[in-house]
Amino acid sequence: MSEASVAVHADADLLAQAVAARLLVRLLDAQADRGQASVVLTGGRIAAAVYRAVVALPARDAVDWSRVDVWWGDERFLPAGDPERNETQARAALLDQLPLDPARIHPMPASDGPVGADPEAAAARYAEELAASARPGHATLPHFDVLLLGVGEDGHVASVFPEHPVHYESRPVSAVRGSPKPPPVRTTLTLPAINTAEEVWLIASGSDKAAAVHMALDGAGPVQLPAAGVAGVGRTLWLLDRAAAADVRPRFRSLR
Ligand SMILES: O=C1O[C@H](COP(=O)(O)O)[C@@H](O)[C@H](O)[C@H]1O
Repeated sequence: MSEASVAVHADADLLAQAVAARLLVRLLDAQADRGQASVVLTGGRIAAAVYRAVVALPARDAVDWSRVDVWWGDERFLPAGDPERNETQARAALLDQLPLDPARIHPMPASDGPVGADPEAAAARYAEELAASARPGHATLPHFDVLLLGVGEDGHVASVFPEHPVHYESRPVSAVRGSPKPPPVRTTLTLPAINTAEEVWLIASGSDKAAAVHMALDGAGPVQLPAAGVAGVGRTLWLLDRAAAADVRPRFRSLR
């Protein structure tokens, strides 16, 4: 597990631009090292801005998108194409604009998909899909080069919410019922699965995230504040704008 590091940008727009540039470099480096790359996407407002910024960067064409695997960290359990699904958002802002291999795009099941409206069955199906791409010697999960996470005002990441029973789920993918943020039914990678990623980037923008960011970096417990329980194998990077970083202690700050 890696120590957290923090990068702060002036505002949400610059944050999105910077994360987009970092993401392209991360994918290029992974392809140089391994011949392929994998990214785990997140949902939410700053994620959508990052995706639009990736598409707008000319350097996007340096990535061989046909050799990128795309996974999701969580999903709102709704019908395919529902505008509230993280998949729908990512396809519109990012995936539909890039020459990806459709077989390497791995959305979490929709509520009208082949397993039907049963979120536990959907979670199990996604776990099977992950296991089918697992590395030799890693029975359940593929290699994730970079895993993106938004951070909720309450400190949730993916669909792991404070004090939710999902914290006690030992499988890599869990159904979530009774989410405090709509919609109430979701599927999510669990924290142990998230923490297998080589790099985890927590992205937060706006003053309404400042308290959660501060507490996560200042030693809160992961059950109370899930973002505090996140650590990539090689790197844990918090990518913030000034408003979200307002309460971060000086030892973490590298203000631009
Ligand atoms: O519901 C969710 O919220 C978080 C954060 O969203 P934001 O709009 O406050 O940035 C997101 O990261 C997560 O994937 C999503 O399902």
